[in-house]
Amino acid sequence: MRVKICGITKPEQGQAIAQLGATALGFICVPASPRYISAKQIRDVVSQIPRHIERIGVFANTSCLEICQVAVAGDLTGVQLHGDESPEFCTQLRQLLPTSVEIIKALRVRNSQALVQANLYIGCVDTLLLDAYHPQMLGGTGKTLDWENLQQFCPSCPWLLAGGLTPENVNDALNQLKPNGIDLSSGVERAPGDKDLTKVAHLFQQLEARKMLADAELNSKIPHEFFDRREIHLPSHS
Ligand SMILES: O=C(O)c1ccccc1N[C@@H]1O[C@H](COP(=O)(O)O)[C@@H](O)[C@H]1O
Repeated sequence: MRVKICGITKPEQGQAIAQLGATALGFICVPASPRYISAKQIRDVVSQIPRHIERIGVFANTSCLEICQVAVAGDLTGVQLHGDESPEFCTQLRQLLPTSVEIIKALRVRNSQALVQANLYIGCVDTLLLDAYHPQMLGGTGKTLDWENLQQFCPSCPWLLAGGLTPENVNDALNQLKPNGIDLSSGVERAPGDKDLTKVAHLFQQLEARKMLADAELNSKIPHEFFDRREIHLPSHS
């Protein structure tokens, strides 16, 4: 599963979080955010992390040109559109960005209409992301979604779950939903833009324990299923 830790501003924290197990680091390129980071600062973080770690820039309601410039200058592998970008905007951006750069469209879920809207983006973006709606803030709100009401959400493209995830509630979320990845920001912070490495380590412990449990369950099933199959394939004596 993809695990994106978002709102990285410090090279040493980016490096430590990559070592702890993040598959992606997120950088907030929205000037109004307390987690804002410039393309030059993103480069400073990126230079300290292994190349296989994804580097996602988060944008909101800005121009295609601005996104492309930061993507190149920041050496990004993906861009996350967290504002009110239309499917047409995403299509235009797709034509301008290299195909290797992933486009993630974040939907701030206010009601069930937002989930219907998700269909409009299929084919225009690579991945969808669900975040909680907040009347004043675009993201990094720490607000969780109503996971129970999302159980029917099954888009025909990969999707990431965001919104108020923490080391304490991540198991609960993943017991109810099966996203292709998760995205955490304020739930693993001391203050906006200042990640708490103890909380990040706790998150990966939770995910590791979860994986071990799933593997153990799988292993306990194999002998039984294997035995069943052998029985089915026994030659007939008639
Ligand atoms: O984090 C921000 O400041 C931010 C600003 C503008 C757009 C998006 C932003 N963050 C994104 O919000 C979600 C969820 O954050 P949280 O875990 O609830 O704190 C995440 O995808 C961030 O990339």
